Amino acid sequence: MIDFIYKLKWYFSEHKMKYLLIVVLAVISNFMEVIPPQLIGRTIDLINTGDMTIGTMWLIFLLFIAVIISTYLLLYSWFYMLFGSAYDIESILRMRLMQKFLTLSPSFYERNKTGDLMAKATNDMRSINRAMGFGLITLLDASTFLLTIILVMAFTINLELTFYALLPLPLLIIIEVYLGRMISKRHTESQKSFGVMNDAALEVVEGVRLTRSYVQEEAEAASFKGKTKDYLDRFMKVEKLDALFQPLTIFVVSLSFIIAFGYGAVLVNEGEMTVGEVVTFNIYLNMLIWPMFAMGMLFNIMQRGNASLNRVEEVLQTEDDVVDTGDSIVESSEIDFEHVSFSYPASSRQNLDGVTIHLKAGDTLGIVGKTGSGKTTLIRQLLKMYPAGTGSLIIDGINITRLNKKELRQRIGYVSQENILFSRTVKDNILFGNPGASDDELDRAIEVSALDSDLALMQKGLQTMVGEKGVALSGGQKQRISIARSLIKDPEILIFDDALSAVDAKTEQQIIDNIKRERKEKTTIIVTHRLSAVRHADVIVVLEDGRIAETGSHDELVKSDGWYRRQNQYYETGGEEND
Ligand SMILES: Nc1ncnc2c1ncn2[C@@H]1O[C@H](COP(=O)(O)OP(=O)(O)OP(=O)(O)O)[C@@H](O)[C@H]1O
Repeated sequence: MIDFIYKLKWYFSEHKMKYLLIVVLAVISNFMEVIPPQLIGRTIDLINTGDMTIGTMWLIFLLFIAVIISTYLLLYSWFYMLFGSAYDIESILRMRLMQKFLTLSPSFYERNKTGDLMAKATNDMRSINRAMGFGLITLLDASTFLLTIILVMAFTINLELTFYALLPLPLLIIIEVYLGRMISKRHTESQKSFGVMNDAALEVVEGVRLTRSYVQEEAEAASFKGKTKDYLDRFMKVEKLDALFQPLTIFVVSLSFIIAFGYGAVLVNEGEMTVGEVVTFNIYLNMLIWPMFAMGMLFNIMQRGNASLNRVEEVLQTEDDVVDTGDSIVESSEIDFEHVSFSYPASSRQNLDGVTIHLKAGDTLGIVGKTGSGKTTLIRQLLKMYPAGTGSLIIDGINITRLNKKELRQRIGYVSQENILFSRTVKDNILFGNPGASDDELDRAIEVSALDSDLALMQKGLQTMVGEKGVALSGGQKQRISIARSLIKDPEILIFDDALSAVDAKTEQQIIDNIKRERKEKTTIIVTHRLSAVRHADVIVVLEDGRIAETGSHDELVKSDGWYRRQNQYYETGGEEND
């Protein structure tokens, strides 16, 4: 519990005046709450002794009403402030988490499952909210209320009776602390399992077409059922302990009642207490049930909140493995790969091995090779997606390790193999590459990417809504929207990573001719499986197991005896190229 509060001390210190006011209001409201039982006891004693007058009765009645109304207003004010802060911190943490998600490199997403990350942004945030809202209310209310009642019982009624009646309470505290710890452990496990189930739910929805086409619905449902069952089992383990809290509290407080009634009756007999005092005492005991139960809940809620906060902090404290040291700007687009070697953090072998390529501004580089030969890996080094390997990658004379990755990426237009589109209009998806682009720039990007004929067929043209991840569009259309999105940036360096695979040969040629015309001064890199897409390139490299196996222009490569020539022959004789 202290851990949880300590970790969020930055928030409390930012809002210290507010929390001070909350504490003051909580203490006052708790004092107000112990007044009515005193009034009841006094009334009983006044009636017993025959001293009750109409005037006193009215006075007690009005006092009662005044106390109830002011307690209500006080409770309302500080509850409102505390719950408001809980939502405030939930949204601050969620925003920080989202900002972190946006900065972390691909290796972070390889280590963490999407479902679990979503669980952190949703379920864990709810647990933190509960600890900050309900948890803190309970902490303040229950602790001050408990203390006030015990003090009032001891010093305004009978110290000895209070001592005996409260004897069973330490037992409850020990059990509650123990249960709280067990719950926290089980809660972390159930949250993990929730993450796994979340991930499975995502895959089921994303892969629904594939599942249907392979008639795997039953197998998928069975596998999902397994994950749901696992979550249910772990959740039930938490609930099993959770459900123990209230009965335990009632049981222990009932022991106190028995003591209070028994020993209270003896004290009344001995003339040390009045009947009114015993009644007041028992009302106070009854009022102890809530704070005692709440204290138990408090441990539980705070432990859960703390476990969730740990999970969120784990992401917030993740350091990006791609270090940003420099702030230099790429002005033109000369690129030199000098003996670049690289191995993925999760890989046991070299994924790039001594790659050397020199590109002048305005050059077009074609990268070809078997699948898995390292083409995308080379591009990822250029985009600073992974930590730099050995050798040097120099852009305009500056080593990439000294370049600021945000500025570097601003100068690169990248069309990846996956064409991810947002659930927005076609126009918004294109403008994502350059939100401030003019209508002329938009038209040019559409023309160069050969998207105009498709737009003419769409009922709402540029205003057509793209379904979730662009499901309403064909693969080729999605690719061309992605190409238009990169072209509208008019980047110094344009990279196509197998970005022409879903367009027909005629459209491919049209796009390549357009790009050649429009980007004479700028560098273009085309990764492809189709040799036709790089035939025009100034330099073509053939990769094999991360190494450059061949390099040259198309004319040079078809003359040498290698993979490129064999692929080209295969292609020209009408066979399937590749591998
Ligand atoms: N994130 C990763 N972690 C570990 N190994 C990886 C990772 N990504 C790719 N690899 C491995 O690196 C090698 C090169 O992969 P890369 O994606 O660069 O190949 P590619 O030539 O682009 O293939 P394709 O033509 O199929 O797209 C492969 O052996 C692949 O298994």
